[in-house]
Amino acid sequence: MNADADTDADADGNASAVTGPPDGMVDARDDLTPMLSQYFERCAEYEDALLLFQNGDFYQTYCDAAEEVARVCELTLTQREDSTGTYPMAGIPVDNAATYVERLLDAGYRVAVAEQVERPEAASGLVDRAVTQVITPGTVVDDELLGTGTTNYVAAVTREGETRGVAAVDAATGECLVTSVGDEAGLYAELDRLAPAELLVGSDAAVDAAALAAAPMVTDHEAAAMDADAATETLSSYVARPDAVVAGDAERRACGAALAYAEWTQGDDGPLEYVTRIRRHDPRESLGLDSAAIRSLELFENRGAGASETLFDVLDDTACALGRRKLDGWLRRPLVDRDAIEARLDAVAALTDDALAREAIRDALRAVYDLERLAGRVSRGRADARDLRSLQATLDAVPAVLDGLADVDAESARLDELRERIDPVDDARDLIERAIRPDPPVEVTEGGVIREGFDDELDRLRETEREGRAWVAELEARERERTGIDSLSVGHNQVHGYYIEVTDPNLDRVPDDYTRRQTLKNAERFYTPELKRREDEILGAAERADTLEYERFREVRASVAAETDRIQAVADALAELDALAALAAVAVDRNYARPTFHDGGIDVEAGRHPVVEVTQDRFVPNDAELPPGSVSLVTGPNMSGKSTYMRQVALIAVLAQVGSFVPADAARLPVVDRVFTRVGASDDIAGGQSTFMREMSELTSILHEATPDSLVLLDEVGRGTSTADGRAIARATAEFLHDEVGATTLFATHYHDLTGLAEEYARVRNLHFAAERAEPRAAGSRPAADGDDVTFLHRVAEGPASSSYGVEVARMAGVPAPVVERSRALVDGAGPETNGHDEGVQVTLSGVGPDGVDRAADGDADADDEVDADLVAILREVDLARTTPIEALNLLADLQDRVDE
Ligand SMILES: Nc1ncnc2c1ncn2[C@@H]1O[C@H](COP(=O)(O)OP(=O)(O)OP(=O)(O)O)[C@@H](O)[C@H]1O
Repeated sequence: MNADADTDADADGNASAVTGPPDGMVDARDDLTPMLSQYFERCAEYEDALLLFQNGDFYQTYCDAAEEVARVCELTLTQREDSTGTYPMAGIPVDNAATYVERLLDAGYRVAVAEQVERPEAASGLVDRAVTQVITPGTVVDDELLGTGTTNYVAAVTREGETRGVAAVDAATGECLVTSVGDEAGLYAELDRLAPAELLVGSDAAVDAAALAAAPMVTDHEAAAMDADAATETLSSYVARPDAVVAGDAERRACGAALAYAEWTQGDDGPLEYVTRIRRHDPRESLGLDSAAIRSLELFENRGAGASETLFDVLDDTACALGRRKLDGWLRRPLVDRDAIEARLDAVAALTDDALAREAIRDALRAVYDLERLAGRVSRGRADARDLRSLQATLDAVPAVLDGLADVDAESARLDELRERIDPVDDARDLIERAIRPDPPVEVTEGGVIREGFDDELDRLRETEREGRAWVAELEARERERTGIDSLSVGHNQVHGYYIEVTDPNLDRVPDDYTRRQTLKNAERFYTPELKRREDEILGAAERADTLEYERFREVRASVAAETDRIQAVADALAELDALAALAAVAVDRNYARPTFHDGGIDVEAGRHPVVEVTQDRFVPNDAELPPGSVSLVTGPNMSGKSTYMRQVALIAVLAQVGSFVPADAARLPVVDRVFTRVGASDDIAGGQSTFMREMSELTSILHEATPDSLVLLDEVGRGTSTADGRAIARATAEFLHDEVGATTLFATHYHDLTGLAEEYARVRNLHFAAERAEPRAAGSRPAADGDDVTFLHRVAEGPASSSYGVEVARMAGVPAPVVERSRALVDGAGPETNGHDEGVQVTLSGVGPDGVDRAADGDADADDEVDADLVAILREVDLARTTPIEALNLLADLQDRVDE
């Protein structure tokens, strides 16, 4: 494997200093102490990873790696001396390793963990250490390093001709997905949906920088690792006939590579038993959401301030991590099959109607742990006793879930099917219950794990141990009586074991059977043959019991692991039920309505934006009636609600195809094949020319790929270039969408003349948002800079916005009347390149100012002229196309200040 983590390399591109065999030890390599020599060897075996080398309670690193670890983890750098020299050393505490590992991953490293694989007592000489796990961003399995209810994929991309194979593995749960796409755009969309934490790219995959940016870590894979034969071999250990699962070489190679990489990170013990199913899916079987749409609709990430304000956040009322992960997957891949959508909607409806059953189910689900990850750990042999108990607690919750399901009255084939699939896996559950103590320790090798009554031999050993200890506990009293020494005491320490302690003044009364063990300052310690015998018995029994317990524990874990398939199936069913119940709960809480599907256009009654309505005090619902293939031009001032409206239509479509109810009084919808967006250039002004380029390439993909079944949102297309060009591009785009593409389109624009298209094209319509002035301002008050006294109704209406709405808003915001009037005159007649002086229409700022003072009466005409010239100059400088509402209002306030002065 050939790592190319960007951050691996330091400033001079030297990646090997921190990973791989330490430079600082190379010269001394033959003379190193055995332990450092072992460190050196393990580093050499895992060249791409930063090696953590267990030494008792610490994972040690040396040389450059130590310096890097100390820096990244903010740990103290110490030194290790050896006959060959002094080496920098930094140690990470084993007990608390996760937080440090997380920092190293964030810094772009893979981390190889070399653990002691023998007990120091058992080792003859140096303890052997082996790499048990390589932790990479895409293959993390440790709960502490993973978010709750998330998926964490490593994805592999290959290419055969135009076909790109994409495979993804979640190493924690064993989920494995594979697909292929026909072009670069399809690849981006797929990677956007997967949002992999790590991407493996074959040398032939020809993936460009944009796709690479989709993953935090990119790993260049050697060609051999992505070879078709190697892949077939890897796949053969998972499925009997790989060809039945994957289609074509691109998929085969991607899938093989992703699995092989996941195996490598899990210590290379061969196939991952908990990858029980490779799921092939066809991107065309789900609603296409490209990266621009996922981002601009803010499905998972909010681009603005409130990071939590996303659609997922609104929907995520799941009771357990399983449901959360399922819902996340559903939102990334809404359905396009009407029957499948209706099946989900039926289930959600049934759960919506029956509050009691729904809440009973949700209550039961709250006790459910992350069964998918637990099953993964059990199967990898990494589960501890507490994990088994969590698994049992989860299975314990199953009967209550089933009871709740049985109570649901309404008909739903999907719920019936879930009832069938949810299996309490009684045998595994009972086994854990019988075998594992209720509150076991984290360590599984030191006893206290297996319940009494589970194993006769173990019980006998524990009994011997107990009896021995009881005998010792009573020894003190017995010996005091026998010897008559009241201060005699019995104790125990690690070095000498049990002893009887007698202070010096009483030594003459010590019986003959006492043998001296240790001399202290004022006392002597003894043992008796019986104490020695008992001690050996206790220790022997305890040690054998611990070993036996560990053996039994492993057997129990292995028996549970044998049920991985069944446990995963229950996990999947519980996940689905939780996601459905969450959708039902949200539908009830937020007053959503069940959408219906038909072959016509989009018809929403009183729709709301699911996220904005939550964050807004009062949200104004709006209808949307969009006939198939219609192009609706949406006009209105800035901040009037155009973007919110367009997004809300798209979100309603997406929600409906997820199988969710929708924020509206009613919605009749077509099944949409793709949602395209070109939204939000105005927020991206800083990008300048490159923003325009991006805008145009997004537009290109829309115009090429949209179909009559697509929903297209365009916001301010053409804004990033000159007015004339922008207007031309906007117009041509609208015409093309209408004539050639036939997709249902919402097109927000500030180019007012575009509204004239409605007269020329049958399916072009105009919608607008109006603004109104709030209460009349008290005479003398200044306009609020944030536009408080301009009220937006946020209500959509038929027809184009008034052509001079910008001037209207300016008036409402308190722009001096002469400027407003001059603006109006310009809109009505003169071209934009003229100004007041050329036209002979004098912009006089004389007259009654906003503060009601009649300035003309001052007779200070010269000063007024000067101000006029200044203001005109300032106004001419302003590029309205690139001015945000707040900037405009600030400018106005500034202008007004000048006038006042
Ligand atoms: N229907 C509504 N009900 C209540 N508030 C709304 C509604 N629609 C939008 N808003 C509020 O108005 C603000 C501006 O809306 P939006 O961004 O959609 O305007 P816009 O016309 O697209 O503006 P711009 O042209 O600057 O992009 C939103 O942030 C939201 O808070």
